[in-house]
Amino acid sequence: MSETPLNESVLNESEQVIPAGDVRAEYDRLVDEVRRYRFAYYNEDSPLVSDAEFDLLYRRLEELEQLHPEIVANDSPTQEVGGEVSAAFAPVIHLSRMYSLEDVFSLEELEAWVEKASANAAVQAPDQKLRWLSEVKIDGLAVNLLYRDGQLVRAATRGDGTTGEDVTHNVLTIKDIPQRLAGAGWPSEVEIRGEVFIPSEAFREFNRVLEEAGKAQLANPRNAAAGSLRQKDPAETAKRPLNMYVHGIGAREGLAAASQSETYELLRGWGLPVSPYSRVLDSLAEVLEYIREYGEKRHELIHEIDGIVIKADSFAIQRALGYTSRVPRWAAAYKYPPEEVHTRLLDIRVQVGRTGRVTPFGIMEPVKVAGSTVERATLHNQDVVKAKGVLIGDTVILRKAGDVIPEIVGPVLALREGHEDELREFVMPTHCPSCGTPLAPAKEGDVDIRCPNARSCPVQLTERVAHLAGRGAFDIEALGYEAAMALTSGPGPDPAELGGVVQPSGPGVITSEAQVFDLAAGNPDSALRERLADVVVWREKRSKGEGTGVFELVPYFWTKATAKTPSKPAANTEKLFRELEKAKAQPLWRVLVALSIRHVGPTASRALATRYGSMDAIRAAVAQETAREDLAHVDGVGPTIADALIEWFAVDWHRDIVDAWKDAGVLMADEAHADAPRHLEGLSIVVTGTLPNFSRDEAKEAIIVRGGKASGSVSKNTAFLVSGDAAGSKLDKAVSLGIPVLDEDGFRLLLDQGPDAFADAANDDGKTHAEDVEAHAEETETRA
Ligand SMILES: NC(=O)c1ccc[n+]([C@@H]2O[C@H](COP(=O)([O-])OP(=O)(O)OC[C@H]3O[C@@H](n4cnc5c(N)ncnc54)[C@H](O)[C@@H]3O)[C@@H](O)[C@H]2O)c1
Ligand SMILES: [Zn+2]
Repeated sequence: MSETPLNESVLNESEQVIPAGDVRAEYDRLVDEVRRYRFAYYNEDSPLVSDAEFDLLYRRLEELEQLHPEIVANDSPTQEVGGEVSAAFAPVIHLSRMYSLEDVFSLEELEAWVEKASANAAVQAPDQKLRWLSEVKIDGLAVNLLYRDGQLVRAATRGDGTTGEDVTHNVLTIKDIPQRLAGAGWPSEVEIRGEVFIPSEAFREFNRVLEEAGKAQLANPRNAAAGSLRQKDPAETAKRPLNMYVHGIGAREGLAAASQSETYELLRGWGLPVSPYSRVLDSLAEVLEYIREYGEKRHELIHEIDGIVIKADSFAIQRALGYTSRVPRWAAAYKYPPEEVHTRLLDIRVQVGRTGRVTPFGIMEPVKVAGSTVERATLHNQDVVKAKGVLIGDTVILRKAGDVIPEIVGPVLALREGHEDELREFVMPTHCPSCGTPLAPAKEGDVDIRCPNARSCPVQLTERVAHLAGRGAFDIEALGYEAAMALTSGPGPDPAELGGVVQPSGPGVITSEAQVFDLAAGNPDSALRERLADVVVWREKRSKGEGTGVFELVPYFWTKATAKTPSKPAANTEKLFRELEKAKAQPLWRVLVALSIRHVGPTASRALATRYGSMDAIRAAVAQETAREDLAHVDGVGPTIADALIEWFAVDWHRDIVDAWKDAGVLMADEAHADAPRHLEGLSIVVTGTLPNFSRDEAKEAIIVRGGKASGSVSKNTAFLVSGDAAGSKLDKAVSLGIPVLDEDGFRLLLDQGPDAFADAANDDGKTHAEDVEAHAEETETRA
C-alpha cells in the first residue's frame, strides 16, 4: 500500500481549527480510494485490493474524521452502507433499512465494545437480561427476502441499505430458499435477511471443473457467490452451487418473538435455512471462547467465514440501543486476522531439490498473512504456473489458511490495465540453474522435470548434505542448511553486483556426502579439516544494525584472525566435529534416511532396520535375485520402495557413500537388534507425552527392537500406553478403555521383563489386559 503515514507535525495540527492542506488532500484521496474499491467490490464483484487492505484504509479514514471532525463530508463513505445499485438491475426499496456491521479487529477492541454496549443496555433497558447471540460471519453477500402471505415475492441485494438490486429471478433458483413458507404464524408481510454463499466444498469442485475446462478459476467463495447471484441470466445463477443461511429479520409486524434466537426457531419452522453454528452466550468470556473455537475450526465449516458476529439477543435491547446511519449499536463483527492478501509477484525462480526435481516458486513483496510474513510460495511446476495464469509483475492474491503453506491463488486481473509492458511470462529453464545440465522429466509423461546430474549438481549435493544432518536422519545440529552450503559450494560472485542476492557457486571443500564423516572428532588429522580454514562466505557489512549493501568475504568455519589471536576453528565448528563423531553410533534407520533414497523415509527405514538389523544384511538382500519380492514383503515396505532401493544400490557412487561412511566408523548395525529379547512380540504400544529420558524416537526404537509395534493411536488393541508429561487425549482414551498406563519407570520394566511384569494388573476376568489383547488378536486372525 502506498500510504504516507501521518507524521507528527500533521497530527499536532489536529489542535488547530483549520486542518493542514495535506490532511485535506489525504482525506480526499482516502474518500476517493474507498469509493473506488467499494465500487469494484460490490458492483463488479472483483476487488482491487484485499479486504485487509481495504479495512486499513477505511480505518484510517475513520481516524482522520475523528481527529478532524470539521472536514467530514456529508456523503463520506463512513456515513453510508457499502454498495450502490447497478443499472443492470431494477432498484428495490427495502421496507426496513439494511445495515452493515461495526467491525472490530482485536479481542481488546471487542472487549471495549462489549463493555460500552453493556453499559448502555443497563441504562436504556434495565429490566432486560443481556445475552449475546453469537454467530459466524459468513463470507458471502446479504439478501433481503420479502414474503407476502407466505409467498416469496421479491429478493434484493443490500445495495446502499435503502435501495437494493432486484435479484428475484436469480434467488428463485436457489433450492434452499423456500418459495412458500411452511407452517403457520408468519406475519402477512415479512422481510427475512440472510447471507448467500457458496459452500467451500462446492467452491473447490466448481473451480476444479473450471480448471479442467481450461477456464480462469474464481478467486474466493465470497466474490464467487456475489458474482453468481448478480448474473443477468438466472439460468447462469442456477448453475452455481448457492446456499443461504438467515441472519436477520427486517419488517415483521405481528411477529410473535421476543428475541432474535427465538425468531430463528420460528424461521426454521417455516422452512428457512438456519445456521447450525449460532449460540446464545451469557458472558464475554464465553464469547471469547466461541471466537477461539471457531478460529480453530474455521476451515472445517460448511462455508468460509471471516469473523464472528455478536448480537444482543433481546429485541427490547436492540430497540433501546438503536442504529447509527450505518450500523446497529447492538451488534459487532470481530474479524479474524486476514488469510488472504494482495502482494506483488516480483519474480518466479526455480529451485532444484534433493532428488533433482526443479520447482518454480514465486518471490513476492513480503506481506503479513494469517499472522506470519510471507515472501515465497511454491508454484509446484510449469503447468501450475500456467493454470494460475500469473505473470511476473502481477499483483497476486496470496492465501495462507491456518497452518497450511502459503499459496498464490491467481492474479488480480483488473490491475493489469496500463501495466501490460511491466509484465513478463515465466519461462521454465531448459538447463539446470545450478550445474547447467539439460533438464528432463525422469520418465516420459512426468509433469516434473529434473536435473539428471544427481551426483555432482551442487544444489542437489547441498540439499543432500543438509538432509543427512537433519533431525530425522543423523541429527547433527551444527550442520544446518547454511553450513551445508558453505561446505559444498564456493562463495559465488559479490552479491552487491547481484542486487544483494547471495548466490554461492563453484566447488566447495566437499564434493560428495561420502566425505562428511572425515570431519568427525575422531579423525583430527583429516586433510579435509585443514581445508575448512579456507572456506569463506559473503556477509553484508552492517552499520548500527542496518545493512549497508556492501559485502565482504569472511571465514565460515574458522574465526577471523586478529592482531592478537590467530584464526582457529569456531566454537560451532568444534561442535560440528563432536556431533559427527557422536552421529556415527546412530541407529541403522537413521543412516537409511540419511542416504536420500527416493521414497525411503523414517517409516520405511525403521521397517527395514527392524527386519534386517544391519546395512550389510540390507545390501545382501538387495543383491538377491528375489530382492524385489523379499523387500516388498517387509511390513511397511511395498514394491515402490523395493524398486527404489534396488535402483539406488545399483549405482556405484551410491555404494561408495555407504562404504566411505562405514570406513569412517559409522556403525550401521543395530546392536540392540541382535541382543534385545523379543518379549514385546505382537504387542501394540502407544507412547504419548514427554518422557524424561527417552526421546519419542528412542522409545519407539526400544519397542520395535523387542518385537513390539509402536503405534500412534490408542484402540482396544493397545496393550500399554506409555504416558509422559503433558499427555493429552490419548491418555483419556486409554483410561476410558481400561488400558494399562505406564510411566517411564513402568516402561523400563516393560522393556526389561516384558508384559509378565504386569501380570498382577489383572482385569475382572483374571486375565491381564495384554492377555486379553492377545486373545483378541487371535480371534480376529481366526476369523480372517
Ligand atoms: N476488498 C475490497 O476492495 C473491499 C471493498 C469494500 C468492502 N470490502 C469488505 O467488505 C466488508 C465491509 O462490507 P460490509 O459493509 O458488507 O460489512 P461487513 O461485511 O463487515 O458486515 C456486514 C455484513 O456481514 C454479513 N454477514 C455475514 N454473516 C452475518 C451474520 N451472521 N449476521 C449478520 N451479518 C452477517 C451481512 O451481509 C452484512 O451485510 C469488509 O470486510 C471489507 O473488507 C472489501
Ligand atoms: Zn543440476
